[in-house]
Amino acid sequence: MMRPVRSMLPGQISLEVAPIRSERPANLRDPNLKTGGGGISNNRVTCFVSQLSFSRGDRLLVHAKPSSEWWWAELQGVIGYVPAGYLSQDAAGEEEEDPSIEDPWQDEEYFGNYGTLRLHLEMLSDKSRTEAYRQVILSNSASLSSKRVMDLGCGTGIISLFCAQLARPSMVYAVEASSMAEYTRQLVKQNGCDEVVTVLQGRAEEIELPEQVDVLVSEWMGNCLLFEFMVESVLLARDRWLRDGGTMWPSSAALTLVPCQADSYYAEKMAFWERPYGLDFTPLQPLAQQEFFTKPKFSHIIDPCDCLAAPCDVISLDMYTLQVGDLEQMKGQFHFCVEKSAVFHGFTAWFTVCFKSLEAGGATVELNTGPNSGPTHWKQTLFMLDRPVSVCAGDSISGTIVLQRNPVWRRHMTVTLHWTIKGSTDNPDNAQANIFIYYMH
Ligand SMILES: N=C(N)NC/C=C/[C@H]1O[C@@H](n2cnc3c(N)ncnc32)[C@H](O)[C@@H]1O
Repeated sequence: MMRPVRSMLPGQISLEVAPIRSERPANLRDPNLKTGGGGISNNRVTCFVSQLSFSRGDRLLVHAKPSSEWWWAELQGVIGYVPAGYLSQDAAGEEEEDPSIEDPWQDEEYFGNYGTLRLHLEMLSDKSRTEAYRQVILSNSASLSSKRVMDLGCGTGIISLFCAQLARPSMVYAVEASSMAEYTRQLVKQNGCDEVVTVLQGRAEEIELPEQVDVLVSEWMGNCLLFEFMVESVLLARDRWLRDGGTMWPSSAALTLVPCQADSYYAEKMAFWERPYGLDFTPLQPLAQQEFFTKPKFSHIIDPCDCLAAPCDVISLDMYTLQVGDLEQMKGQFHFCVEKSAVFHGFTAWFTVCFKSLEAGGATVELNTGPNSGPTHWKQTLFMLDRPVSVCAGDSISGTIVLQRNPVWRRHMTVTLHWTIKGSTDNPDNAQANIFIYYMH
């Protein structure tokens, strides 16, 4: 259901293109709906959403209003952004906006999921993750005395309980938006921590604390570090509730990338179609490439020997200076020197977060989700090329990665990888610059 609006724009406008696609809204799955430009060429999906061109008097259908300045609208089957200031409400046919698009954070679904035990069991069962936070509290227990702590997105309250059990903070505000908060209160009481830990149910951006805090601790990291964009809530809470000179845990974060081979995944999703049951199903391979290799593979476990070069940190976040606006688009560069001749199937990504000590010179605790550290529930994320390339020791793979936050679906992002291979051999792909856009939804 969409609301028609009329454009008051003087004449035609043509606005620049932004390489973003939102594919979440069910009613926008209509295959006849075109975005502002793009298409599928040589198995690469390039799909742009431009700002919409329209003329005075056009009737636009508004799908979403992610901000007061820019609305997400449709004109004759093409969707894109429109400057809200140029539009006026069309008196005829007042219709309700599509409710599924009114919640660009998808909070009902998001917090609904965290209201059940499944995800909390997964996170609590992740020993590397949970022990890392326990180690942070333990190694800072003396300095935590009399400190005020905010545990943002406390879930079952495990970090808050560690604080109360292993240190003597003056107060821990355990903030949890989902219905799990009711049980968290019971767990706090059950473990005799209700003198120290106060559970507040609500979104961290909306709740009121009685005071500022000395330490803001949160386990906010999603797939590829940023997916879910819970980090935005952490930054807003930092700016509102962390006292000057207060401590952020994690203090910093880094996204790491490595070129890799992925024989078994390639065999499972692509080679499979060569001779299933003695038949030739290769005409399905372009479909397989489109279906399986244009989205990242979460929970991939990369074997260290599948890394073709030394991993490289491509994006680094300082949690004291990072701004919400920085999250819209983050760019990184990479330059890999291929260490062994192999088949280059794709890139694998993971993240590391660091927790600086409260004491000057104290040990920093690190949680590394990479292949050379203890396994975590995040595992790693695999970005497959649309077709593998053979590379030789001495080749170099250089390029850029862009994490582009989805302007409509605020917990989602697009990852664009652009790279070239400069070979020690005359590899036919050497000259080819490649660009891949992956949709994380
Ligand atoms: N590490 C990942 N990916 N998620 C683990 C953390 C997710 C937990 O944090 C809560 N949470 C997320 N955002 C907020 C917010 N803005 N205010 C209050 N609680 C929140 C969720 O309901 C989960 O219980």
